[in-house]
Amino acid sequence: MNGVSAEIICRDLGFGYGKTRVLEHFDARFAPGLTLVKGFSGCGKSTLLKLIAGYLAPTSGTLAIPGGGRPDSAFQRHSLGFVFQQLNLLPLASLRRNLELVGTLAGLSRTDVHARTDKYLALLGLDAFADRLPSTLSGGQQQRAAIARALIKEPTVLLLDEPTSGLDDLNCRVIMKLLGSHLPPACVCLVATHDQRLSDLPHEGLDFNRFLPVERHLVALA
Ligand SMILES: Nc1ncnc2c1ncn2[C@@H]1O[C@H](COP(=O)(O)OP(=O)(O)OP(=O)(O)O)[C@@H](O)[C@H]1O
Repeated sequence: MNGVSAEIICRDLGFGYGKTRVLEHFDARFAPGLTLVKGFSGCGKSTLLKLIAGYLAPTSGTLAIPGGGRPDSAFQRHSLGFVFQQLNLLPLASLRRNLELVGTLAGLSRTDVHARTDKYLALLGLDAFADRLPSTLSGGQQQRAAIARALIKEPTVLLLDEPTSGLDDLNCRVIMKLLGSHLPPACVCLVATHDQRLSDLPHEGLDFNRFLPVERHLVALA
């Protein structure tokens, strides 16, 4: 068989911030579809997403993205959608411009940029806010905007860090509908979350506590 894997494959992965070891001998495969990455605060969920994105480099082991390569800058530009907890919307650009810039940097044609901008703003209920600056939007609207922006590339890997934290049920349901029914084809989507509401979606689960109980002392404090 000569097939190219559509999965993210982590083999014997190790990573630490100085003396804080976050991953040791971590093995996992993430297939197309939705995986919820759950675990205690501080157990390493965000770190795992950043390793998969290629924003951090493992200290040992290997990590392959769909297609078999390493997460390099071409992957980040063309095939990765990442929504950080801080969202990172460009403050001086309208919502529409935020999406268009990412689409243009990803090398999409002007026609695709415009069509997808309209499509994902509509899917996330943001058409009416397209010409507003991020700072004029509510927290939920900004969270939905960051997800729309990540989707404009129709990425093969979509990484969302706590996308529904602090959101009311209505905002949460809009994001759940997107994750449940509108992921791009063959997209591997990992969502780091504490939000039990997302468990209603069909998903694979990764219980990260098994791998790194770094903050287990919090249980004793609680
Ligand atoms: N830049 C950094 N420098 C040093 N240590 C860090 C850094 N970022 C994270 N850590 C530590 O690495 C561990 C894992 O952090 P990480 O943010 O990945 O956890 P998390 O599971 O995403 O937490 P949360 O659910 O609270 O967002 C924690 O102990 C954290 O203190």
